[in-house]
Amino acid sequence: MDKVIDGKQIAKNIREELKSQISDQKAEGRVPGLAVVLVGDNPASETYVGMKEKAAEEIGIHSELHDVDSSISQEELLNLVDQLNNDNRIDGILVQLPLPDHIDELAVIEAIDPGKDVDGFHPINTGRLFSGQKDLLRFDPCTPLGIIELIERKGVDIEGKNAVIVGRSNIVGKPVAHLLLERNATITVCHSRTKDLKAETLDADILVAAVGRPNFITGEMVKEGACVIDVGINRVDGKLIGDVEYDSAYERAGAITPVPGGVGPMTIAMLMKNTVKAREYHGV
Ligand SMILES: Nc1nc(=O)c2c([nH]1)NC[C@@H]1CN(c3ccc(C(=O)N[C@@H](CCC(=O)O)C(=O)O)cc3)C=[N+]21
Repeated sequence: MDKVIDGKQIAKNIREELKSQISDQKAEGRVPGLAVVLVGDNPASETYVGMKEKAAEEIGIHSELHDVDSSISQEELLNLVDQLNNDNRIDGILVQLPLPDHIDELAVIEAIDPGKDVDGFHPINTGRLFSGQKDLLRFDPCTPLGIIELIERKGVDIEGKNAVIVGRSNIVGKPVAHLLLERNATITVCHSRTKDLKAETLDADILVAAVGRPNFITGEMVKEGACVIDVGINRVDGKLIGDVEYDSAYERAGAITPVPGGVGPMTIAMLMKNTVKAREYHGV
C-alpha cells in the first residue's frame, strides 16, 4: 500500500458521509447551522474562514460569517457570542483565532456555549477530554480529531503503540496526546526543553510533529516503519512547508502525511463533523 496518507481524499470521503447525514437532518426539519466569527483582516484567517464556509455550503450546512472590525471591543464581541448562543438556528460557533491583542482570547472562548463549541476549546470540553469523560456531550478539537481519523483510516493500530508528540500547545499537542492515550497508546510529549529529542522520536511508532518550525523533524529522527503525522503549516517564501523534512522522513516512514494535503483538510472536515454532531444534540 502507498505510504502517503492522503488527507485531501480522506477529508473528501468524510464530507460525503456527512452530506447524507445532513440530508437526513434536513428531512427531519433543519440543517445544521455554523456561525463563523472573524475579527479584523488577517489574510491567513480570511483564507481559512473562506475554506470553512465553502466546505459547509458544499455539504448543506447553513453557514453565516460574522465579519467584524478589529476595533471591536471585548464587550461587543462577548455580546455577539451571546447572541449566537441564543440563536436557535445556530448549532456551532467558531471564533477564528488569533484575536487582536486587546481582546482576551480565553474570555471569548469561555463565553461560547459549550454545547455549541465546535472548536472544542471551551474548558468544559477540554476538561471532559482530559478526564476521559465519554458519556456526556463532548466536542474534541478539530485538528487532533483529524489526526486520529488519518491514523485509523490508514489502518494503523493505535493500541499499545509508542506515540511521541513534539509540541505541547493547547490546540494540538496536549489534546492529541489525550486522544491517543484514550486509545491506549503510550504517550510522550516533547517540547523545547526535552533533553534528547532524537532519542525520543526514534522510539515513536506514531510521531506527531506540531512545533511550527519548518523541516524540524528530519529523516534520521524517524523510526523505521513509523506513522508520521505532520501538523506544521509554515509559510516560507510563499510556499507551505511542514514541520517534517518530507523526503528524508518518507524514506524511513511506514506512513506519512504530506503538507499541504494532510492534516489541514482534515481540520476542516472535523469542524463539519462537530457541527453535524451539535445539530444532532440540539434537535430540530
Ligand atoms: N478557532 C479556530 N479554529 C481553527 O480550526 C483554526 C483557527 N481558529 N485559526 C487558524 C487555524 C489553522 N487552521 C487550518 C485549517 C485548515 C488548513 C488547511 O486546509 N490547509 C491546507 C492548505 C491551505 C493553504 O494552501 O493555505 C492543507 O494543509 O492542505 C490549515 C489550517 C484552522 N485553524
